[in-house]
Amino acid sequence: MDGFLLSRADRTLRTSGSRDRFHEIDAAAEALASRRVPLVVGALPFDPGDPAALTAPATAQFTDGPWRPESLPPLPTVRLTEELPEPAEHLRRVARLLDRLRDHELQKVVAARSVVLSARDPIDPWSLLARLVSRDHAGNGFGVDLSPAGDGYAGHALVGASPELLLRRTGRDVECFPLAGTAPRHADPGEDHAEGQRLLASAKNRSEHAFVTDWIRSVLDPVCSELTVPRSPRLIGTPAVWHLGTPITGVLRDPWPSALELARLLHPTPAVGGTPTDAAIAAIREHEEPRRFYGGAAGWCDHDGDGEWVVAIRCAEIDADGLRARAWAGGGIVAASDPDSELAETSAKLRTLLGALGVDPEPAVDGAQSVSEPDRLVPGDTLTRDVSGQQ
Ligand SMILES: C=C(O[C@H]1C=CC=C(C(=O)O)[C@@H]1O)C(=O)O
Repeated sequence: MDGFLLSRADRTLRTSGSRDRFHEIDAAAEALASRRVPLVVGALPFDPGDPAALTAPATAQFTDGPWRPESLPPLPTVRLTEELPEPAEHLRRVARLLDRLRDHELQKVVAARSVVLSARDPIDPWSLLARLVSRDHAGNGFGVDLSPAGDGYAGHALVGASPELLLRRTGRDVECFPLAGTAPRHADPGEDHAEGQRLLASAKNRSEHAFVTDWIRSVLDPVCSELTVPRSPRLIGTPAVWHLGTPITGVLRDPWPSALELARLLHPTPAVGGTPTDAAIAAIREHEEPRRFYGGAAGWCDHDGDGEWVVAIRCAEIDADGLRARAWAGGGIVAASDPDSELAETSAKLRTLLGALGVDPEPAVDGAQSVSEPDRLVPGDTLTRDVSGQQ
C-alpha cells in the first residue's frame, strides 16, 4: 500500500511515498525531535517488544472531515478459510483465563481470535479502506504500509475502521476516547435501544470499562496539569456494536511528551491488553497466536509533537499479493464473563471487516445502523452517537 491514511469524523491525513522508515519508536521520536523529518505516520505493534512500522512520508495532506473516496472499486469474492483459533479453542482459552482471573493473578484480560480470508483476485487495500470508511457512520478508517516493520511484513497492509481514539495531542491539549464494554446492535430499533440501555446499566461492563479509564488516568496524571475523567461512561454506537466510551481531556504540564511518546506510554491500554498490564501481556503471549499489529495503534506525529493515534481494532492485515487477509477481534474478560457471550462478541466485532468484504453472513446487522447505508459513498459527519447524554 503506497501511503497512509487516517480518516476521522473531523479530519483526514493522507500521505504518500517515503523519505525514511523506522522499526524503532525511539529512532522515529529522535528524527522528529531533531526536526530531521516533519512527520511520522504508521503503526505500533500490539506487543511492545515487536517492531513498529513507521514512515516519514514524502508528501502529506490534511483535509477537513472524513475521507471521501472518489469511487468504491469492487472487491474480489472473498471466502473465510480458517479460524485462528477454532471457536471451540477460543472458548477453552477464555475458560482458562477465567481461572486466572478467579485466582486474582489478573483482574482483566482481553482474549482475541482471528479469521483468515482468501481471495482469487487481489484485495486492494485502498478499495477495502474506501468501503470501510463509507460504511462507518463516523467515517473512521486507517490504512498503513507495514513494510518498515521488516521481515514478514514486506508489502503487507493494515486496514481498519477503529472507533477508538487512543489519543489526540494538539499543543498541550490531550484527548482520549477509550471504549470497553460491548453489546450487539439489533435491526429492530426498540430492541436496539433496550440493548444499549442494558449495556449502560451493566455492572460487569462498567467494571471492564473502568480498568481502561483508571489506566489512562494513571498514565496521564503525572504528565498533565489538568485532567478530566468523567465518572460514568457514555453509550457509543458503531454500525456493528454498542460500546461504553469515556471522553478524557487533559492539559500537558510541558510541551512533551509528543503524541508518539504518549501513544507508547498509553499502549496497550486494558481495552486491548488487561490489568495488571504486564501480567495481561504475558498471558496473551502464552494463550494466543501473535497479534502482530492488531491491538496496536495507527496514527501520526509531527515535529511539534502534535498527532493522533487510534487503537488498531476492527482491522485486517492484507498479505503482499492481496490474496490473503487476516482479521482479528477480541473482548475484555473479567471474572463475571461468560465464554459463550465472549465468543459471540468477537463475532459481532468481526462483522465490521467481514461485512465490508462481503463475507458477512448476517447482513441484518448493517440494517441496525440508522445513519449509514452499507455502500454509501460519502460518509455522514455524525461523530459516534452519544445517546445517553450522560457524563
Ligand atoms: C479489543 C477490541 O475491542 C475493544 C474496544 C471496545 C470494546 C471492547 C470490549 O468490550 O471488550 C474492547 O476493549 C476489538 O474490537 O478487537
